[in-house]
Amino acid sequence: MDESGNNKNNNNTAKSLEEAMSSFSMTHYDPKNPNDVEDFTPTPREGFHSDPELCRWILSSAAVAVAAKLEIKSSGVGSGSGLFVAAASGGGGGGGIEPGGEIYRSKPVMWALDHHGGYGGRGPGDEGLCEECGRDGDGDGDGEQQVKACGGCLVVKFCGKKCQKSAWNKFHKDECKTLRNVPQMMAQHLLAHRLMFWQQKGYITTKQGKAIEWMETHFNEYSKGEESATRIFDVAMAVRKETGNKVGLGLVWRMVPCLLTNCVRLRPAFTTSAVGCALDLPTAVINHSCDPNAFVFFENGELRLRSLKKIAPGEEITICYVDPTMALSLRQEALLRDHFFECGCPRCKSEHKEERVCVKKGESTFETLHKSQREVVKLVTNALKADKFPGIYKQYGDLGNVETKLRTILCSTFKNTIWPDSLEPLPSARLSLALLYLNQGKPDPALRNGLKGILMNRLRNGPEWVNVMMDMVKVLIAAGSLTPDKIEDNTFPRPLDIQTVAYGYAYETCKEAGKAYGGDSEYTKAICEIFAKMTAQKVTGQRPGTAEFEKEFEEAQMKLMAWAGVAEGWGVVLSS
Ligand SMILES: C[S@@+](CC[C@H](N)C(=O)[O-])C[C@H]1O[C@@H](n2cnc3c(N)ncnc32)[C@H](O)[C@@H]1O
Repeated sequence: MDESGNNKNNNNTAKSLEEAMSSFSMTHYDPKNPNDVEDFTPTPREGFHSDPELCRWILSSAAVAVAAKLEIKSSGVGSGSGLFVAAASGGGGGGGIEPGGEIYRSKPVMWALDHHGGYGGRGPGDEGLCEECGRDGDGDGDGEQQVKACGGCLVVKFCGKKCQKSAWNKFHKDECKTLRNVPQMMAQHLLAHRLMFWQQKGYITTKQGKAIEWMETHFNEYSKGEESATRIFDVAMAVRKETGNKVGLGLVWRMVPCLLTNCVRLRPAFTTSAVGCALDLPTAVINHSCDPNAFVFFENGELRLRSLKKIAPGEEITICYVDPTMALSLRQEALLRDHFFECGCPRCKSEHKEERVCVKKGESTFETLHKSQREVVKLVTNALKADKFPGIYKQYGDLGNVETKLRTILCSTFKNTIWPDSLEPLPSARLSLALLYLNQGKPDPALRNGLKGILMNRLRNGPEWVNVMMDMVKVLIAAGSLTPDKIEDNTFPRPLDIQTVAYGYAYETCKEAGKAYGGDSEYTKAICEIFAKMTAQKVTGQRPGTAEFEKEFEEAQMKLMAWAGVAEGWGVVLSS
């Protein structure tokens, strides 16, 4: 800020805007002449689909397109283009893609992990993935093996010398010093550096450059907001400086929002949080829905797009850009902030209706409800941070206290009615509390919170469901191993019933993991191995997978639900 309170950066931003607008081109740009910006005026953006040849090339860059042929066409849900299952996609059963089918695997143009510490718990970048091959050290896909940090930046990690050398030659040589100076750099910003270096070195092919040039950037929207304009301008200036001032300001300035808009979250199977981001051409064409028909996950350096439901021939493929377990208002806030649109998908509409009923019945307002939702998320985030950094967030380390605060927020939101158990972020908050209680060696409140959290959760398939089921199995195993002298509550369920539910949930997790990630995914294999070891130790009762076990499971689950205060009808139904 200058003395008159004006933001100097912003003045710079405004002055340079015109220059930037006229200098963006990945294909026409001459890196040796960064000031030569006069003769290129960007064409108004129509979307990829106006260039069929480019679309065909983008789709052929996805390594495998298994279930059906794909097409890029004018989007029916978003602006510009979208990815579709081809109208004449062939295949059996009327064509299209079946639930749990692989749509493609793709090697991204570039990807990087985040190193900013992330959302509570184990933050992104702590996951122990090799920055070159994307594997954890032992290759079982659980992200828990030691990878060693680069001795130069002490930030990025590698699984061995071979990967370190390969990454050094490809990108890390250019980025090591930058990361040492800014170790918490966002992955998209790091990729902006890499893109500029690669552009100068000629690593970006003409076709890749053209595809990137066609991408939505939201440059105008970013430039309109004072804060966002300053932010992208500052990042662009920093990237330009770090890459040797050899690239034109216009190019780098547009690349920053382009990466923010088009990079897909890197989400490995073992966690619900994104651990970084990737620039991948076919995935950058896919539009958003909060009730998507597909999802992308990251394993061994590859992106895999898989279906969550049946996708009919001619239907548009959608993924969820944000964490789908978030409450409606928080999803909307994130989409508006990062993508400048209001989602109008059927899930958003039905959840809006549900919120309206709650607000009316509870004589509250949407503002109060949304404020409470933000407060709940903040409370849980702080409790997760307290678990990770006990010295710093001391007051959130006492989970009894956190539960009291949670109740206060919930009770102050509605009059004459209580917060519905299924209204987010309550189910997610309860699940986080369960895991925190488990870490503190208190399986009793962990079980109560976990059962309410998982069973009142409406997402009953896909990657998030697999993750919460897996977490719940851990809680059940701990609670089922409690000896009577450790249990104060005399209504606590019998260990045998808890163990039966643990077997049932573990069985279901295997089935769901196979469907969500595919049987050949390392994560599915790891989960099924755990389940096989568990059942090998089962000495009493029926074998999971049999009709007799299903009956035993249903009865045990009913008892646990009654104890935790979960209404009938919300239990897990085992797949046959
Ligand atoms: C990764 S791009 C997706 C492809 C994009 N439609 C295109 O033509 O390049 C992300 C952008 O698409 C648009 N978009 C995606 N989903 C949308 C939706 N459900 N409603 C409105 N716009 C959407 C937004 O502008 C968003 O920032």
